[in-house]
Amino acid sequence: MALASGVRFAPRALLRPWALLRGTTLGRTEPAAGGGGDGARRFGSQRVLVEPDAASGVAVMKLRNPSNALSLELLTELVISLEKLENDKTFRGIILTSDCPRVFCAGLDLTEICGRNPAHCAEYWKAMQELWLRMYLSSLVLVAAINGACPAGGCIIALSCDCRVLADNPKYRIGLNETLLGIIAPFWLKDTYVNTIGHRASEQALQLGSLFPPAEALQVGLVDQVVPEDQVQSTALSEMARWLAVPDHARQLTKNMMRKATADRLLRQRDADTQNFVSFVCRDSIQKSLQAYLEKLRQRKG
Ligand SMILES: CCCCCCCC/C=C\C/C=C/C(=O)SCCNC(=O)CCNC(=O)[C@H](O)C(C)(C)COP(=O)(O)OP(=O)(O)OC[C@H]1O[C@@H](n2cnc3c(N)ncnc32)[C@H](O)[C@@H]1OP(=O)(O)O
Repeated sequence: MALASGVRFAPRALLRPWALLRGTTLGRTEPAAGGGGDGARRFGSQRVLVEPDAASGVAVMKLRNPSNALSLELLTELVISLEKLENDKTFRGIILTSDCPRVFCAGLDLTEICGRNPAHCAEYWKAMQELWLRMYLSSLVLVAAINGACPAGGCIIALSCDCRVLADNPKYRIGLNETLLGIIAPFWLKDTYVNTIGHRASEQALQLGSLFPPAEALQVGLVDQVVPEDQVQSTALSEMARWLAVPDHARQLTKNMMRKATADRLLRQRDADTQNFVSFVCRDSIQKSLQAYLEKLRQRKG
């Protein structure tokens, strides 16, 4: 499997991705609902459903994990689906959206870093880096159709796309709220924020752990469009058409020119970033607060 980073990254899950997917449908194709014609074959895995439309060259990728928390399995399946579409010259764009009601993506799956050993935390963080690198540098146009809450790691996923369309629902807030959980966004995430909304706005939002409701997210430039919930998909498709109207080679080289320095910074310090993450999250104090936070989330549900 070709990796965005070259040779250094080899988490067990990605060296043996199919082992994680035993019993799932990844790699199998089936007719899309209401489809059946050319390009209407969908494929997917337990946690990622891909609905490709060969005629338009656009695939819709739907996340379908509980709350779309970014478990190691979900990260792995996302990378595999992305790679599959990248390698198929039929496709020029992906619309990323959620199949879970009210949640686009709940961010890092905290159960992957709470009560786990350092080796697991390292493997998990490398998978997170890998997904970000692949999405941020993807040659395809990525449009996020954000149809639910989008905190922290969910916002990372959205920020790594080229364009963001958010449903106009005050409950669907988006932002990097890490500080409020007592954790710190890594430098590459901070860089992505700065690239999107500028330095001063990022400084404020990161320190305050701001989660922006739709109108404010639009105002600060975190999303490109806010539309009624039932128009998120159609607006994402219109945005996609606008981006695909540009010749691929020119758009791709321009994207690379704009993003490469940010990605290279992580590539140069990937191991150190992993070590920082592991030593930080494995601290007793951080483990205790993660445990308390997870407990609160579970109780809130009941
Ligand atoms: C010096 C250098 C140090 C470097 C350190 C780097 C640290 C890393 C820094 C940044 C990267 C990113 C970090 C993150 O992403 S942290 C995660 C942040 N996410 C959240 O805080 C969201 C938490 N969830 C919610 O607020 C809500 O669940 C919701 C708004 C997303 C959805 O609400 P609702 O539909 O009401 O769902 P429930 O609350 O009922 O949840 C359902 C179910 O899912 C569980 N769950 C939710 N979120 C998570 C999660 N992020 N991880 C694990 N599990 C989650 C929840 O507990 C319920 O579970 P169940 O009871 O078992 O069904």
